[in-house]
Amino acid sequence: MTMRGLLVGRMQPFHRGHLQVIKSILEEVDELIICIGSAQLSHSIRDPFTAGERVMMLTKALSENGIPASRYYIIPVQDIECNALWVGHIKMLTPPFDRVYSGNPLVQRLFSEDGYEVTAPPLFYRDRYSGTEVRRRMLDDGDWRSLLPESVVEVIDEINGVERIKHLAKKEVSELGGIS
Ligand SMILES: Nc1ncnc2c1ncn2[C@@H]1O[C@H](COP(=O)(O)OP(=O)(O)OP(=O)(O)O)[C@@H](O)[C@H]1O
Ligand SMILES: NC(=O)c1ccc[n+]([C@@H]2O[C@H](COP(=O)(O)O)[C@@H](O)[C@H]2O)c1
Repeated sequence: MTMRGLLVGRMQPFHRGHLQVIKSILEEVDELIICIGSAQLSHSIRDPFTAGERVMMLTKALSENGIPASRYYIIPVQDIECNALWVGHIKMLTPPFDRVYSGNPLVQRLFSEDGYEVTAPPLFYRDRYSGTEVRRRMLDDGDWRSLLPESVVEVIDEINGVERIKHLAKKEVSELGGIS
């Protein structure tokens, strides 16, 4: 029987920690469903990239790292208002799965209450490899590139991602020239 796992994350953006965790989960399961969470969000400092841009990042990074497309599914999932219905919402959009991998307590709780086996995967170099740290370095002209697979850097350059996040972080300038 095919053993399938599920990993959910906003992937804003997809970084080397995500890549490592995907490689290690694929040693345990035959196929991995990767849900891109909060798919409706983009163009904010916490969630700068669209679901489509995040699909590009994952597709290119997994291909660059020799992970065959037959081993995974990439599925964008929008948030819904009711946490109690969210597992059903995920199940509606994904192939059937046996196990869930997440470090997020709410995600862990909702799936375990629905009867799923939930594992918190180990975090790799969490001080560096987190979306929050990547976005912070983008805003501060720091070295964000070394935190990402090369193909993700290319996608961010193609879409002018750093310019976008810096523009979004600017304070609005009023008609009188003052900063509000
Ligand atoms: N450094 C890491 N090593 C291993 N797994 C990670 C790492 N960072 C994130 N993950 C895994 O990816 C899942 C989804 O992560 P998410 O997209 O929220 O990334 P994040 O880096 O925590 O983002 P943010 O800082 O923007 O909240 C987490 O629940 C965790 O299991
Ligand atoms: N009610 C809901 O829509 C609901 C509930 C739990 C998690 N989620 C989503 O799952 C994802 C979890 O990923 P993170 O671990 O990256 O926070 C997020 O996109 C979060 O918004 C959504």
